[in-house]
Amino acid sequence: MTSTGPSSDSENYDNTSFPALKNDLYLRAARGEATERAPVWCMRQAGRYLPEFRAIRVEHDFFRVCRTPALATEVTMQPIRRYDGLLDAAIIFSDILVVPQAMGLVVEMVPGKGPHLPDPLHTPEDMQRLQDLRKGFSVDRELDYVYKAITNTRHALAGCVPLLGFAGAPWTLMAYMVEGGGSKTFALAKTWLFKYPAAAHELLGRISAVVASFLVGQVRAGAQALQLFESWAGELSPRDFAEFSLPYLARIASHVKSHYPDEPLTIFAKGAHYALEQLVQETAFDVISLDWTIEPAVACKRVAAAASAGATSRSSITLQGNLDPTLLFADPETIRSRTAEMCRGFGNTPLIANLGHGMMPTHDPEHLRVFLETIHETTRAMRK
Ligand SMILES: Cc1c2[nH]c(c1CCC(=O)O)Cc1[nH]c(c(CCC(=O)O)c1C)Cc1[nH]c(c(CCC(=O)O)c1C)Cc1[nH]c(c(C)c1CCC(=O)O)C2
Repeated sequence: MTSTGPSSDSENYDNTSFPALKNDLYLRAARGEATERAPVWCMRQAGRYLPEFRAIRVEHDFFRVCRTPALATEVTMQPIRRYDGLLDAAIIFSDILVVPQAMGLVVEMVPGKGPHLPDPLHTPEDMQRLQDLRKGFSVDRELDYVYKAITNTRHALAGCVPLLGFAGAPWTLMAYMVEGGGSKTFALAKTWLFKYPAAAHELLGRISAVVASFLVGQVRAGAQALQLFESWAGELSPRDFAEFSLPYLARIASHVKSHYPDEPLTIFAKGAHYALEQLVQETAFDVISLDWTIEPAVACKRVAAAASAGATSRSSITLQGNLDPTLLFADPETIRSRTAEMCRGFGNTPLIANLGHGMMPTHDPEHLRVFLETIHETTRAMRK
C-alpha cells in the first residue's frame, strides 16, 4: 500500500508544510483588518455539552485525551464538524494545567469536581520540588505531546479554519499550584502574594518563562494564533493585578512577538476590565477578550481612546467576546435578540465574536448553533 499523504485517521507530525488556509476571517480580524462579517468561535467549544465528546470521555481519562494526539485531534474536530461552516477557528484540545504537570506537580481531573492537585505548593520551600529551566528542564521535551497534537490537528483541519494554541497565564496557574484546585476565596494563593511577595514573584517569573517557551513551541508546531487565559484576574484588586499579573502577561507577549512578530495574540483576563487601558498600552496583545461584565460600547470607546493616547500608539486593537454564556439557556428567540444586541454594541470595532467565558456541560448544542448563526447574519448585515 502506498501512502498518499495525510488523512483524518493517519497521524502526521510534519510541521514544515500545512494545507493552505481557506477561511482567514479570524486572522484578518485579529490583525484589525475589515472583514465581511465577524469571525466567531467559543471558549470550550470542545467539551461535555457535546454527546460525541462525552462518548470519548467514557473510554478515556481527561489527560489521556490531552496526551494522545489522535484523540486530541478528534475532540478538537468535533465542534468544527458538527457546526459545519459556522465556526471560524478551532482551539487545540488540551488544558492550562498541563504546565503545572510539566513543572512536576501531580494534577488529576476529578469528574464532577474539576482539577485536583493532591500535593500543592504549601510554602516557598516547596518551589524546590518544581522542575527548573536553569537545571536542565526542557519545556519542549515535557510538552512535546501538545506540539504533536497541534501539528496533527493542523493537517486534519485541511485548512478549513485556523488552529489556536493557548496557555494559562502565570497568576491563574500559580493559584491552582498553591490552592490545589479551584477556590472561592483564593486565600492560600493570595497569602503568598501578601506574605511572601518575593517568593510569589519568583514563582510567577518561573511559570512565565515556561509559558513563554511553551507558546513559542506551539507556534513552531503549527498554532496560527494564541490565547493566554488569566481566568482568575478578577480575584485581584487593580493594584495587585498591576503588580502580580500584568508584568508577566506583558513579558510573555513580548517574548512570543520577539520570535513570531506576526502571530496574533489574545489575552483573556477574566474580570479585569478595569485594566483595559493597561492591556492596550503596556502589552503587545492584538486581541483583548472580554467577559460579559462590561458593555461592548463602553469597551470599544475605552480601548480606542487608550490606543490613540498610548506612548506606543498602535493602529488597532481587536475585541473578542462577550455574551454571558448562561444566555444560551434561554429560548432561541432571546438568544437571537441578545446576540444581535451584542453585535450592534461592538459597532465598527474589529470583533471576534465569542462568549464571555466557556461553554458549560449543561448547554444545549442547538442553542450554540443559534448563537453562531445570529453572529453570521447580524454582523454580515451590519457591514453591508
Ligand atoms: C481555568 C481553566 C482550566 N482549563 C482552561 C481554563 C481557562 C479557561 C477558563 O477560564 O475556563 C482552559 C481549557 N480547558 C479545556 C480547553 C480546551 C479547548 C476548548 O476551549 O475547547 C481549554 C482552552 C478543556 C477542558 N478542561 C476541562 C474540561 C472538562 C473536564 C472533563 O472532560 O472531564 C474540558 C473539556 C477541565 C477543567 N480544566 C480547568 C477547570 C477549572 C476544569 C473543570 C471545569 C469543568 O469541569 O468544567 C482549568
